Amino acid sequence: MPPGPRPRRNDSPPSARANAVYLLDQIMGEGRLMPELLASGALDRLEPGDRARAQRLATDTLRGLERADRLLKKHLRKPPPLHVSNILRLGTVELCMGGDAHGVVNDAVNLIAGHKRYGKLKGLINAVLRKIAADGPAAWAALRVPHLPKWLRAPLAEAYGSTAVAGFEVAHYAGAPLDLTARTNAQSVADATGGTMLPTGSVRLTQPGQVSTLPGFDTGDWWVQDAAAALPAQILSAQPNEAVLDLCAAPGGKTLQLSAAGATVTALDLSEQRMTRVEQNLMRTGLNATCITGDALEHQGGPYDAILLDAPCSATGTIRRHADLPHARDGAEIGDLIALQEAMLDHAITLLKPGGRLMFCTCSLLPDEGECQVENALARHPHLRADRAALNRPGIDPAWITEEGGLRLRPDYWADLGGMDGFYMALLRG
Ligand SMILES: C[S@@+](CC[C@H](N)C(=O)[O-])C[C@H]1O[C@@H](n2cnc3c(N)ncnc32)[C@H](O)[C@@H]1O
Repeated sequence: MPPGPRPRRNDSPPSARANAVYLLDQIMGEGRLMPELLASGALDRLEPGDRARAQRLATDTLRGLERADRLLKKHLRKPPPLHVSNILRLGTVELCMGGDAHGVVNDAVNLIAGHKRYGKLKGLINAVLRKIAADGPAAWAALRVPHLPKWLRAPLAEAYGSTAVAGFEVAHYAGAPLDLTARTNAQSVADATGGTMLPTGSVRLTQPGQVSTLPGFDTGDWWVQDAAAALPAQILSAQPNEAVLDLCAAPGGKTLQLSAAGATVTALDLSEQRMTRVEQNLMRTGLNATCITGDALEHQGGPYDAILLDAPCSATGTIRRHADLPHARDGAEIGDLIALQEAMLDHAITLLKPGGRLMFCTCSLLPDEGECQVENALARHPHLRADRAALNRPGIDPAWITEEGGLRLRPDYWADLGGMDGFYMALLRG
């Protein structure tokens, strides 16, 4: 039986709400990330519609968590156990976002009623959510936009200032539209899907619905990729028949771009499971790459004309789409990630042809995983230089170019267009 909440005593299958609470418990209690939970089959017992609903309910709750906790605090003498808190939080968010009070309160009570340990708290859940139903929705919008947790807010405020961080938080709360990268012609993808063209050439959909039913999915005309994430491969500008290594490739968005440009691509990733997704994506789009499952630090191929190193990182630039991340993590792993990025950069340099190009990028907002890495790499390898001219591309604001010659993208940029992921990238020439 796949993981997930146990069916209730009357054997009715677990509902979308029960599964949303299970996701919240795992994220906040066990530090697990939503993609990892989904990949391990956490929602597999649900029908596709309920699966999407459970995920949406958990995401809405995580985005609105601080607001929900503020409202709940008024009605609770002491913080309840996490599972009970999460039922209350989910109910509060649903009520404050226009949910039907009767259905939301009843279902929350049913969720706890069969629970061995906390079943006796059903009266509390009923009473608190009734009060929230009465005064929560009016109070909700007046509450501040939820702040990032301290482990992340403090270093970001130091790097960018608190006004900028407030802009990031607005973008995180708003969530992200769906961006597509076209295999060949972006305008025809925009026309077919009803999307709009972004200044950097990605196609943006604000009401996408189910991705696999969009025109051009089956024929592999495009793939999902945030506009910011599409820029490293654009800037690397792979040429037909060039030997290009994608060193941390999965799930493969950048591999597809490199292959679509006509390069001879080697795609490598440590994770076998994630590498399967690269292969599936290549198959769907009819593109090609030699796929290797292995450790980037041990790869000895090449030498390559160009290397794209999209290094593992804190992923703090993707919170618009991954509301679970700030709640599942506490920053403890960042020191190890910084050391790994540095080792990968140094190893990648040894695989380049003389005069070759290395694109280093991370989907992180932390300068330690971006600007500082490149500044230090330039100091360690005096023959390298950062290619600023390569950043002079349509849609890129020169103000986004950093002192050491990289490009800093932030979630508060393009606010009127729907934002972008936080990303850092620099093109280094050997
Ligand atoms: C940011 S993701 C890459 C995203 C990918 N470039 C894309 O555009 O779809 C980082 C990847 O690094 C991989 N990774 C982590 N450690 C690695 C290692 N030592 N060697 C190779 N890949 C590694 C992870 O499995 C993960 O897929």
